[in-house]
Amino acid sequence: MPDTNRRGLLIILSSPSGAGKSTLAKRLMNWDSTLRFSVSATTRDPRPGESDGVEYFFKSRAEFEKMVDQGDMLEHAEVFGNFYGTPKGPVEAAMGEGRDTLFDVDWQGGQQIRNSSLGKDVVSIFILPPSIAALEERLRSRAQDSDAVINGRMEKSLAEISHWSEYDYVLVNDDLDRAEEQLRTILTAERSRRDRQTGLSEFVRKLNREFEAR
Ligand SMILES: Nc1nc2c(ncn2[C@@H]2O[C@H](COP(=O)(O)OP(=O)(O)O)[C@@H](O)[C@H]2O)c(=O)[nH]1
Ligand SMILES: Nc1ncnc2c1ncn2[C@@H]1O[C@H](COP(=O)(O)OP(=O)(O)O)[C@@H](O)[C@H]1O
Repeated sequence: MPDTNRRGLLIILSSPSGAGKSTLAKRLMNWDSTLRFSVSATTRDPRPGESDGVEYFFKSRAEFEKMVDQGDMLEHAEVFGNFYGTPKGPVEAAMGEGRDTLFDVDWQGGQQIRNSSLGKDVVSIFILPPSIAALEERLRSRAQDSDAVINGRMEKSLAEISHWSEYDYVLVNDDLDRAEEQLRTILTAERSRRDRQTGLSEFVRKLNREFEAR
């Protein structure tokens, strides 16, 4: 049941390409079906197995620019030579229902969402690879990008990593199960902090009334 009194959290995942954001995001969604995933718009080509509206909304440059001009994007940025952006409508709908939303965005997206009017409800998590060799191995074994694309992403990895300290939490995705467990723990703790401010104040008022009625 949507809870309109509760404020939805915006959970931002960022990392260098290949560190495991998409994999961890999928696992979190399987763990908690109430979580919404913010499907971004992008001008990059779909990878094999990706479908429009699931991983991304695949747009031409003209379509993307139109969305930006119409004010339909919560944030947008150029990453690896393509444009990526977060459509505003679904995020506002989720927030209106008090639902928590997961974002897979780069550091520029993280900064823009943090600085938006929704910033007070942001929980941001930066995911590091256990080593640069492992990062490269993951990008290559994912086998979805050309060597040129992989090399370009590797070259940008240190620049992305340099933003780690802007995030609330930083975790190393070495063992996948452990990283997922850490994410669940963060989400559970942040939800109880949020609920402390909203749902629980009503509960404490009830305890007060009970106390006075003794
Ligand atoms: N600012 C911003 N970055 C995004 C958005 N969607 C995806 N990205 C980032 O764009 C980068 C490239 O994403 P993608 O092409 O899917 O490659 P992958 O990260 O290697 O799977 C990643 O850092 C994503 O987090 C978005 O809506 N806004
Ligand atoms: N902890 C891990 N150990 C080994 N391989 C992993 C781990 N996490 C993710 N991977 C693999 O690394 C590749 C890149 O992960 P992905 O989630 O696509 O990264 P990102 O979304 O950050 O670019 C995928 O093939 C994924 O299965």
